[in-house]
Formats: sequence, structure tokens, C-alpha cells
Amino acid sequence: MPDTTTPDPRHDVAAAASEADLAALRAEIDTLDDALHDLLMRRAAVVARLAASRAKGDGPAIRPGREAAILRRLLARHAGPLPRTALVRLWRELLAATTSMQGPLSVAAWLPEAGVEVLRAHLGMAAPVRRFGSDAAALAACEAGEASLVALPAAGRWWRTHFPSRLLVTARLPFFGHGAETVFLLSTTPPDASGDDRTLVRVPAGRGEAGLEAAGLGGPVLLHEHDLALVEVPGLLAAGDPRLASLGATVLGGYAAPIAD
Ligand SMILES: O=C(O)C(=O)C[C@]1(C(=O)O)C=C[C@@H](O)C=C1
Repeated sequence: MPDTTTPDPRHDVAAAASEADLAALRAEIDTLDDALHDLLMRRAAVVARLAASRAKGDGPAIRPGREAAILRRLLARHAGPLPRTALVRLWRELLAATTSMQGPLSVAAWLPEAGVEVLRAHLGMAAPVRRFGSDAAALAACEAGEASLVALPAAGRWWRTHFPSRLLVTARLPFFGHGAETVFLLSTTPPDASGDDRTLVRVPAGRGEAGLEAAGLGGPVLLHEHDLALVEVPGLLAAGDPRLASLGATVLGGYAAPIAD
């Protein structure tokens, strides 16, 4: 029978080597964490300079188009084992933080539970989200200055009854990957171009949709209710776009085209 009580010195050497490897790898991770942390602090300081320059003007600091362009650029250069979802999650939390550094970021939401999850994934855990019992109540809270953004689903009466409005749709969520719910973010800051955008347009059902097609502006119909259709048109169109004038179309806002994961 082999003597199992006597330690094999070769095991000690192997254990010591793997302990040393582990310590070396962890030291490398610590060095990288310091470098990442230094860069995060430097990045936040640049955002603070940008905010202090007042170049952005009034209204909420959030610029969903710029955020989308940042994420698209990073995803395009992404390589290696870190999942793309993790990259997006990290930057979403960062962008939510740098937005709230510049001014209050609060949301008036009329959303089902799944929509709140989609909203949280986008705005991070810190942004205060107040839920309302109707789309009209959430919109009124923002109009009254009680919230900087409104979050609404692709349902309800808001898209038929609330426009033209000071509040415009500026983001469609989820921006990356798939969510159980589509969420629209509305803001008093007009939509900013991301390089690949869509415009949300309300048109008379039938005639309006055909008119959009004929003008080369056909896109997916998101909702159809009574005599109105909600259509996602390619590009970022201004409310006064001459191609829309004769169609009885109302621009509800625009946003970065979401990317599949
Ligand atoms: O570019 C801006 O306007 C910023 O405020 C900076 C920044 C960022 O951290 O990169 C922060 C918030 C905006 O929503 C978009 C981008």
C-alpha cells in the first residue's frame, strides 16, 4: 500500500509555483485596475470641464445620440473574451453617472415591470425613477419640472394625444440587444444625431403610410390605432421636413437605431 501520510515534496513545489502564478496574475490585475481607475477619474474630469463650459446650453445633460455613437465605436473595436454585453453594461453605468454629474437626472415612468428593467439597464441603478399610473400623468410630471425625462412604452394614448409637444422622443430602448419591452425616452432636449438614426412619425393610417413609402421614407409601423399609425422612418428628420408637409405627419422625435447584439 502506498504511504499516503508522507507529503510528496513535488506537490509543495507545484503548489508554491501556482500560488506564485496566482499572486503575479492578481498583481497584474491590480495594476490594470489602477490604470482603469485613473482613466475613469480623468474622463470624469473632462466631462466636468465640458459641463462647466456651458457649451451644451440648457435642458437635461443627457445626449442619447452621442452616447449611442460612443457605444457603437467601442463595440466596433471590441475583441477578446469580455462579453459585448458586459462592455455595454459598464459604459451604460458610466454614461448615466457622467450625465447626473452635470445636473439632476430623474425619470417619470409609465411602464410595465419589464419596461422598468429595460430603463434601469440603460440609466444605471442610481437614477431616481418615479412610476405613474398613466402616460398622461408621467408626461405632466415632466412638464411641471418634476422629472428630467419621461419613459413610456410603445403602447398607450401618448403618441396619439400628446403631440406636437415640448417633449420629444430622444431614445428607443433597449439600444443594445433584446429586451422584453420597447421603451421610449422623452426629453426637452431635441434629439441629437448619432450617425445612424430613426425618426418617429405619426401619420394618418393608410394614406400617410403610403405617402411615406412614396417619399422614400417607408419604415416599420410600430403601432396602428384607429385612424393613426406610428412609423419609424429612416434618418433624423426635422419637424418641418418638406417631404412630410403634405402627409399630415407629426414628428414625435428621433433616436439612434438600436443595434442587435
Ligand atoms: O458629450 C457630452 O455632451 C457629455 O456630456 C459627455 C457624456 C460622456 O460621458 O461621454 C455624458 C453624458 C451625455 O449623455 C453624453 C456624453
